[in-house]
Amino acid sequence: MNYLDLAIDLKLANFNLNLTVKLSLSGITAIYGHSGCGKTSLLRCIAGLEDKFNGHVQFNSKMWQVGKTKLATHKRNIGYVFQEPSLFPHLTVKQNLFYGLNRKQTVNVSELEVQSILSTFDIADLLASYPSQLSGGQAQRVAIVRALLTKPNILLMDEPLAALDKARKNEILPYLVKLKTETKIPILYVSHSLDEISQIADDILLIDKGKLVDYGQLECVLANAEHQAVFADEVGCILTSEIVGYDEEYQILETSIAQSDFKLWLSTGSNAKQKQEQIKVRVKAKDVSISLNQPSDTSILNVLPARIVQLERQLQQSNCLIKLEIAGQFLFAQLTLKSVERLELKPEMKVWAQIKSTAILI
Ligand SMILES: Nc1ncnc2c1ncn2[C@@H]1O[C@H](COP(=O)(O)OP(=O)(O)OP(=O)(O)O)[C@@H](O)[C@H]1O
Repeated sequence: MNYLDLAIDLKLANFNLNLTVKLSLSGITAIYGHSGCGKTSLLRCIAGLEDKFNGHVQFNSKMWQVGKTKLATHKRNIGYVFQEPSLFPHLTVKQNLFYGLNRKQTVNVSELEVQSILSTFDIADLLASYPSQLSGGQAQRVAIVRALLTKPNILLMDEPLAALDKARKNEILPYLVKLKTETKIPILYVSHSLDEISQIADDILLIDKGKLVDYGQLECVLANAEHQAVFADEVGCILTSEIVGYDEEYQILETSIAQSDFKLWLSTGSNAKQKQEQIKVRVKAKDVSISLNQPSDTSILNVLPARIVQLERQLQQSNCLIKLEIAGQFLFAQLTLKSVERLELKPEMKVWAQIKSTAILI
């Protein structure tokens, strides 16, 4: 198992990034926090692009940097993908892909490996095209393949989908999932979007104002009510559910919450998923309401028996965040204090959680 041991104290003009953490790099680790919290600065420290910090960066048993003594960036064998694909406009896709590789004599990529990466990202048919002939999504896939062909120890991705529209984002996300299952290259993925992160990440590192807030498995970190200040309007949990069927007439997916018989209906508009496939769905706290009795005359399809675990008053708001447990998984509901008092909600009470199908994000 790869790991990255970080102890970083970076002082910039008006900003201090100060964190100590050991990342066990398996799959995709998301780096999340408000704008200006230090996500890019952290990637720069890992890549060897910052000289001025105290502390160290260690990748497995290899020390990459201790204070000002550092291993040069090109010797760390890091893949870096930015918001913009930055392809050379006068070179074809094929020339762009191999430009960096030809200069890196140490990397030995077999023809089979090249074919496999090209096919994973479906770009074999684009090799003769010029960047101006590619869509934004295709260009970013080429940029990712270019980084992968160097056989990096680790892939750093800094908001790689931020410049794309929603359709192009949704087109690329499945490639990233394929990437982690097929290549095993650890990925650090900076993003502002919990929608993106929920679909691809295994772990998450939360940063606020240059400090580490939490690091751990995605579902656990999202379900921690203490992090509501960082997640703000996006606060919510991930439920794991298994696909049972698809209702063609109403275009709605029938799923069953893991380890239970409780149904979760999802309005997806397409039947792209396989039966028995496990999916993760993100449910925002503001899309969940609570009833004391099982409602029978509601439009809401998802009505689930739940236990109240915790009630947390939301800072600077007259709202309350209620943590609920459903078959061993967690869900947040955001209610007004007025509703909480009217229903006399308390920890350990048994209630019914209602989630609108149209609000669930997959
Ligand atoms: N070279 C620099 N000199 C001085 N301050 C800098 C420098 N680079 C970044 N900063 C400051 O460091 C802070 C963190 O910036 P950074 O780009 O790491 O944040 P971020 O979390 O990636 O932000 P965003 O999500 O908006 O991209 C910001 O306040 C920024 O203004």
